[in-house]
Amino acid sequence: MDKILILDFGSQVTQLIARRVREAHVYSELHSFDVSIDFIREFNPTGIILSGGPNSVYESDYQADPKLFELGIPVLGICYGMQWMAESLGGKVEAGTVREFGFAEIRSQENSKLFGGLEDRKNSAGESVLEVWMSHGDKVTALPAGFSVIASNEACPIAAISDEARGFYAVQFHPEVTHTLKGREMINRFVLDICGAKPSWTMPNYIDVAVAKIREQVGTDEVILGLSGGVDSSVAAALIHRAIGSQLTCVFVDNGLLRLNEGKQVMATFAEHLGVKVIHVDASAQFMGHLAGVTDPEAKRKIIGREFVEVFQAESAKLPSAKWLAQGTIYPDVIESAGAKTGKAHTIKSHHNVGGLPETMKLSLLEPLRELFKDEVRELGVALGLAPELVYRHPFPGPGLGVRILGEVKQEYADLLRFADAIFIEELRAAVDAKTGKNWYELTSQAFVVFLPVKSVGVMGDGRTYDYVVALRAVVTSDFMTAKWAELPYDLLGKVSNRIINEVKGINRVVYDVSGKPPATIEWE
Ligand SMILES: Nc1ncnc2c1ncn2[C@@H]1O[C@H](COP(=O)(O)OP(=O)(O)OP(=O)(O)O)[C@@H](O)[C@H]1O
Ligand SMILES: O=c1[nH]c(=O)c2[nH+]cn([C@@H]3O[C@H](COP(=O)(O)O)[C@@H](O)[C@H]3O)c2[nH]1
Ligand SMILES: NC(=O)CC[C@H](N)C(=O)O
Ligand SMILES: [Mg+2]
Repeated sequence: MDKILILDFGSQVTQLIARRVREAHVYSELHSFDVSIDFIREFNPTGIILSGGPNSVYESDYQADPKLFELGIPVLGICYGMQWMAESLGGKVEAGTVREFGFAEIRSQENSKLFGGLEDRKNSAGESVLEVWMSHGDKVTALPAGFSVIASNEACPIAAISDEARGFYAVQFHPEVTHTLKGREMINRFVLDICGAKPSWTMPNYIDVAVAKIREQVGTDEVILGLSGGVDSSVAAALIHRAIGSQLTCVFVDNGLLRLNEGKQVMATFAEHLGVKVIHVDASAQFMGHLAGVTDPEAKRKIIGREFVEVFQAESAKLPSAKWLAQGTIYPDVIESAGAKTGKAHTIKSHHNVGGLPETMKLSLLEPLRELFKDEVRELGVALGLAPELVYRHPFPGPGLGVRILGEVKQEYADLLRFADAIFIEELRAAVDAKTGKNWYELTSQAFVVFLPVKSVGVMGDGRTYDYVVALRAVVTSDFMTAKWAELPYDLLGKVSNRIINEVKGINRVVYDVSGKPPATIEWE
């Protein structure tokens, strides 16, 4: 399989490069800029893309191995990647006097393999103009030997360069973001035309590759899989089951932080559809016990991650040759937990299944979805024959209500929250948008209720109340890395609020969260 290696210099949008390449049906992986040249040779990429990054090449130790330019493989540099390429090959980079952040227009060369035939409009001089998104302060001021300029504008006369003979291209702007209107096509050009990669990364092909890899990894061992009934672990279960059949045992853990009736539903779905072995473990007392008195979100996440592994280890001890713990970990879990792999981003929160795993764990990890984005996981689920209702469920985090009850988790809070949340979801499903014909559960990517352990005053039936507050949260997103709050209709919000206050005794106030990600995150903890 042809594949593209992306070297990450720490840009906030590096993972978008990986997505765009995969959208061209070519497999790509992201690795830290400082991987060794031997690693690169062994990876055997069809092409290399160098990401952007926050540093300045002339004063930074963020330097990849320049031997990668001697491998005879096409290279595309983006922003910092361009600057590093230019400087490493003998050009010059300096701090610019004009910084460009946001939209910009560049004039591009028609005869370049990267841009030829792509234009958003012509200017009065009849030149091709492309709308792009810039985010830089430094710029290339002298070209390395063999290169020529293929795009420019006033602020940045050297906005894109190439040495077509060697297959080296570099752009100061960001083709991976949608604001660069023809960015997707530029990435397609690089990957398919310039690198000549075959577009063979499709889900049916991927299933064969993944199945073979799982069989090779696992051999005759047994595998325990943490099954939550959510999208990711269900798809992982179906994939691993296809690979190793009865060597797989799934463990569904009731951690006391599940939604209303979730346990019953998950067991019913799996018994019906998948034909895999599932063990139901009620560990609610164990989780709730360890969470008592703990208020810090990261501490709560670590405890939950640890207790999950306790349960998985206890269950694996009952099987004669269980050596693997499989999880439905996906790419955003890894990135948000501070890119265990690239290690160059900040920790926002430790996802229980990545940053929350204890060091003492004895089982080896089997995570066949670790490199996939959510929408790819869904596509894989469909290709594996899972029911659409399951594949298109909203995600529900492993720590569950534990990160939706702010501060200390108490039984009373969890019970109130379960009821309020069930009402919200029921009303989202019942409300159909006239314009699209879809219900609001389908129109949102994730929706839930958050419990706030504060009391406010109300009046109900002429009496004073002094009860808890909950917040409704609903977002629209495709990758869960960024999200917009959903513009739910007022009458729907009104109905949900009425029902929660009337039906859940103990809650007398409902608010709606109107924060995007960033700057907020989707979950409140
Ligand atoms: N209640 C649970 N019992 C067993 N394993 C769990 C449970 N909750 C989470 N896990 C494990 O943790 C992993 C990460 O959870 P996460 O919520 O991200 O994925 P998911 O539940 O499979 O899918 P979704 O994102 O749709 O909720 C799961 O894939 C699963 O392996
Ligand atoms: O399995 C999980 N374990 C976790 O610890 C965890 N934390 C957040 N999430 C889910 O990840 C997505 C992004 O969440 P945030 O915007 O809150 O970081 C959202 O879909 C969250 O629900 C988790 N999933
Ligand atoms: N986004 C980037 O890659 C920026 C590169 C470099 N830090 C600059 O300001 O020019
Ligand atoms: Mg989940």
